[in-house]
Parts: sequence; C-alpha cells; structure tokens
Amino acid sequence: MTIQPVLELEELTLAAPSTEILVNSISFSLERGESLGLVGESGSGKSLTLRAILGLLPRGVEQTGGVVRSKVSSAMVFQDPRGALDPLCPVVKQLTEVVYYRQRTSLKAARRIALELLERLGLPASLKTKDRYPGQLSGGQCQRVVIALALACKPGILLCDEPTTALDVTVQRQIIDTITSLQQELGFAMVFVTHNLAIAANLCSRLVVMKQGRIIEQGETHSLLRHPAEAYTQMLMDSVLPLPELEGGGVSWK
Ligand SMILES: Nc1ncnc2c1ncn2[C@@H]1O[C@H](COP(=O)(O)OP(=O)(O)OP(=O)(O)O)[C@@H](O)[C@H]1O
Repeated sequence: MTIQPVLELEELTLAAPSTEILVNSISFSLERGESLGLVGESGSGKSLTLRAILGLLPRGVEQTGGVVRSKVSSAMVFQDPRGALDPLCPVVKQLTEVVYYRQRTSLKAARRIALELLERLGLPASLKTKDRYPGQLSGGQCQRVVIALALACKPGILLCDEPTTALDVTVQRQIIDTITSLQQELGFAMVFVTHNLAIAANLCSRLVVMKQGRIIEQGETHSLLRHPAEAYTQMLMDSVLPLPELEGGGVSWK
C-alpha cells in the first residue's frame, strides 16, 4: 500500500510583479505526522514557501507556476508572537473565539477547550480566574498562546516560521519540547522553517535545504548531515554551535 502525502509541492514558483523570481520551481512532499525542516540562509525563500502552503502570499508576490496540493488544513505559528496576537484582547478570550468559530461549539464549551489547551501548553492556571492581555505575558508565554491558537484550528499540518527566533535559548528549548510532545500526542504533520540547522536536526526527520529560492538538496536528516552533497549545507552546519543535549546523539555532526 502506498502512503499518500498530506502535502505536495510540485515545481512551485513565486515571483514579484517585476518578474523577479523569488522561489524557483521547488518540489517536496510531506507525509501524515511527518516533520520536515526547511533550512537556508536569510532570503532563501523559506517564509514565502510556507505562506504559499497556507494560501496567504504577501502583497506583491504571486504564484507564477507549479502547484500546491494539500489534503488537510494548515495553521501557522509566526515568528513574532506579540505581533500575531491582538494586544487589545485578553488571551483566553482570543483563544475562546477561535475555538468557537473553528470548532463550532457553544461559547461555554469553547472556553473550557481554550483553557485546557492553554494548560497543556504550560500557561499559568491563574488564567482560569483572571484573563490577561498579551502585554502582561512574557515572550515565551505569548508564543505558547500563538501555538494554542494554531492548534485550536485542529490543523493536519502545523507550519512553523522560526517560532523560537525571538526567544532566549532556554525558552527556545522549552517551546521546541512542547511542540514535539504535542505533535506526538495529536499527530499533525509539520513544516518547520529555520536558519538554525541544529534546531531542524533535532526536530525533523527530513530536511530541505534552500538557497536563493531553489532547493539545493533534500533528504533524510541523519544521512544528509553525515554526507552533505553541497558545500552550502556544510557551511550551514558549520555556522551553528553543536547542541550536546540533542536527543539521540545521532544528529551531532561535529
Ligand atoms: N512582499 C514581498 N515583495 C517582494 N519581495 C519579497 C516579499 N516578501 C519577501 N520577498 C523577497 O523574497 C525573498 C525570499 O523571502 P523569504 O521571506 O521567503 O526569505 P526567508 O528565507 O524566509 O528569510 P528569513 O530567514 O530572513 O525570514 C527575499 O529576497 C525577499 O526580499
């Protein structure tokens, strides 16, 4: 029996109206429950690729070729957690509204589900009795709320756009551990964008390496890191500090 991917990109090409090609004929697929890391230097086209999957290209960018096929819904966790939240609405209220509209429950049930989600994501229990505005939470707590908002949509694919870049290293690890355990529990597939190969190696079973809008190599994480075919991949590997606590040890390449 062949496994059907939940997402397929076939020769996807994105361009600005000036006909400048920003993402050039890229192809990859994602299987149910799989984690794929999209890595590459700044400006290589990672975020635009995620946005094309979500169907939400920024103004001034259009799909000029190829196709994105998806069998399940996607939700995105953005890089800047504060920017992704409404600063004028308390967080439990924000999450309750998303659950109410996306899961079509009663308001009372939506609030219960929202509070359960926030608890699962490690937010303080005091939110049950006293809701708080995003400005009253730390950056790490805001990012956990943003992940809860994405998961409230019950996505088949979670798209993560450098979700830990704005956070300090300890909080980065906590958020990554949280995402990993939620993925095991809920079974969503994930595309994780980062310029940090160590984070991608820790999280993802497969990597796609991008440079200047093109995929230059892709493959199973361990073998790609052991035998990178491209000097550019080696350069990305050399530019990150080894993380000795990486699980399994097999992804330590130094
Ligand atoms: N709205 C836009 N209009 C025109 N060009 C854009 C637009 N958004 C992004 N680009 C260009 O597309 C290219 C790819 O951008 P993208 O944001 O996907 O890169 P990235 O790999 O995610 O980089 P980073 O890691 O810095 O976020 C860049 O050259 C960028 O300048």
